[in-house]
Amino acid sequence: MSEPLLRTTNLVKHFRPPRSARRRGQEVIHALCGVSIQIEQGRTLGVVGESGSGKTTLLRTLLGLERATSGTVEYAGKDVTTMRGASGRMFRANVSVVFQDPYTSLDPRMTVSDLLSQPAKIQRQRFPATRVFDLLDQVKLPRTSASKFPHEFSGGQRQRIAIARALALEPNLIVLDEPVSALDVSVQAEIVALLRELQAERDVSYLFVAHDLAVVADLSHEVGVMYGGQMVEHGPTSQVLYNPTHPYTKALLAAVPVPDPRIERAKPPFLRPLWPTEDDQPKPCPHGSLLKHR
Ligand SMILES: Nc1ncnc2c1ncn2[C@@H]1O[C@H](COP(=O)(O)OP(=O)(O)OP(=O)(O)O)[C@@H](O)[C@H]1O
Repeated sequence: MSEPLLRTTNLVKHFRPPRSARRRGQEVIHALCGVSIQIEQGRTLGVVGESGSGKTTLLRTLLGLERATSGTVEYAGKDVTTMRGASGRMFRANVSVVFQDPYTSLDPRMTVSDLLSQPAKIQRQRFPATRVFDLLDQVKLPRTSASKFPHEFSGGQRQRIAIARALALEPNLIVLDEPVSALDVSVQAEIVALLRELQAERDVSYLFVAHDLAVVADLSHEVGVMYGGQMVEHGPTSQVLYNPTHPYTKALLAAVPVPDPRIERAKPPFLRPLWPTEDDQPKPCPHGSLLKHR
């Protein structure tokens, strides 16, 4: 089998808790407890989980914005865990990110043209002026957008600008951190459709993180479900949706209005214990801060 584009192996991230929590005896926050994922070229892995389950920490750690406590990140078969050296540079040039909030992720003082050429400047790569128009065409924004500022666009249009910027260096992988959560439902569908089209045209891979299982499932070939810093379920999207094995996944599905009779609707978590048997409980990270608070 060919090498996956991205692979994390047993990624662990611990944080030091705030002083008030340390006084109560909590010595460490187990934000990631041995998370292993892999993404193939041209495929989408969706990661879902409730707030605090570790999704953002997973992204930040694999992007090198947080230093992993242990575990590895490999890109195209090369260890990029520390982001140093030629492998780290290759990773940064080939992976881009789209953040959740299109209102804060684009510098309001820059024109669209400047925003789209910024990644090439940072990476000291050539960026012909016509490339701005190519990028605007790809995300279906008019070419007249080039000289405008972010405040002149709607939320959905701003997210198109953010996607155009993410495409600027022709990355192999785009990390999407809740890219549609701040948008209206109809606009969400348009952005998801655009992402799907771009993937079909460009064979780009996505790591798509969100708390909304329905949105993630729509775009993802595989889905991972995070809970308490662990990937408690992982598999092809149809398997996770139609044959969930973990009680937490069932609880997530119960909260999603999916009009499909094949999905067995689990009772909401407040009507029954989330972890019915000992075997269902997360093992390697039993003292994860979140589990304590439930
Ligand atoms: N810099 C930090 N310092 C201390 N604790 C942190 C830090 N970043 C995250 N945490 C903790 O790690 C755990 C996982 O947080 P994380 O932000 O990754 O979850 P999430 O699933 O992305 O949540 P959300 O959907 O709300 O963004 C939480 O308990 C959080 O409080």
